[in-house]
Amino acid sequence: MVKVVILGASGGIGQPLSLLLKLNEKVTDLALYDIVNSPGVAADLSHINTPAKVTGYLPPNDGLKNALTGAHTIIIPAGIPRKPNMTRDDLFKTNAGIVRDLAIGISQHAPNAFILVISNPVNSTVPIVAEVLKKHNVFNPKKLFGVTTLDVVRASTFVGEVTGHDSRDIRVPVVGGHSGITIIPLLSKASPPHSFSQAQIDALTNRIQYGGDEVVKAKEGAGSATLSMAQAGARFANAILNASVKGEAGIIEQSYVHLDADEDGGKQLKPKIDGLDYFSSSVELGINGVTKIHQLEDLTPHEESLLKAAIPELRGNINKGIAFIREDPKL
Ligand SMILES: NC(=O)C1=CN([C@@H]2O[C@H](COP(=O)(O)OP(=O)(O)OC[C@H]3O[C@@H](n4cnc5c(N)ncnc54)[C@H](O)[C@@H]3O)[C@@H](O)[C@H]2O)C=CC1
Ligand SMILES: O=C([O-])CC(=O)C(=O)O
Repeated sequence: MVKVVILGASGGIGQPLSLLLKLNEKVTDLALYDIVNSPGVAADLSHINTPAKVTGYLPPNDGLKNALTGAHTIIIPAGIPRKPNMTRDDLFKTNAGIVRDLAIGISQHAPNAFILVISNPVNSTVPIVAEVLKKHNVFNPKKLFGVTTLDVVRASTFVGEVTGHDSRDIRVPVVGGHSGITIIPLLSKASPPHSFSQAQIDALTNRIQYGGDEVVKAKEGAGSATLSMAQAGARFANAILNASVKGEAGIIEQSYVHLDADEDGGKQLKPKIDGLDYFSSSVELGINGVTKIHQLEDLTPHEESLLKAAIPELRGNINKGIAFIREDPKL
């Protein structure tokens, strides 16, 4: 049984993400949980003739417990999205509590599952989940991921527009975090390689860092990226399933993880990032989650300066998430 659970399944991301997971033939069971509408979304998707058995859950009658029990992979897009002129950090007030409560449920009912966090601010919500799991003595850093795949997807698209290459074949590592200046595209490591002018590097870096704002602005108050995020989330979930269910070797994606996920506890990477515990890096995936976090090697002076600018903001975001749980008297 490969049960995938989506928490926040009725939302702008949740619905198309659920559809894409229903189309993934590695999934045998798809459990959709939300505070509204999830039985309806589940009934609708259940008519699609693919193998996954779809069920919908609301909070009453142990809905969260029943959704989570037996989970192989849990994806969390629950929480409010940005409106124009908001930062992702502005979402903390509302989303931190939502993510905390879902993480408590996971600690109790699915402590061994892969956990993929989409809810913003990702730089803080991933530490929130980790701290809750630690309080319940079930934290496994190899299985907790902040989903930053949309930054990678955008980088491929925007670089393709500049170079004229087919964007499906373009890979650009994007590291750091998932907000503004914490998003660090490593254009010098683009594949296929391309020699960009400094003006192109500046423009591409800015567009990748603020791609989310482009969508928020265009939606004029109706939310942020949902369809592209669903595709990115489904791609990352598929990578996790290919590594863990099919046992495919050599799968590498970028994701925001705790450095303890690495074979050497991030000993080599940590000094480069001034001791941060969380960072989005290229991670190798195996049957049990992260097997290796790649180093940051041969950065250009421009990339070094992006990294330097990102570190203080990332540290603040991480500490805010950690403090939210450590100072919670109920936990
Ligand atoms: N990591 C990334 O790259 C991206 C992250 N996001 C983030 O994803 C989140 C969701 O965005 P949208 O789907 O557009 O928002 P939305 O408002 O359309 O959907 C959110 C869903 O969460 C549900 N929800 C609220 N509280 C819940 C709870 N306690 N338990 C279960 N479900 C709950 C709501 O009922 C709603 O259906 C936002 O925080 C947004 O900022 C959005 C785009 C990209
Ligand atoms: O911009 C937002 O608020 C949503 C998001 O994280 C993105 O699209 O990258």
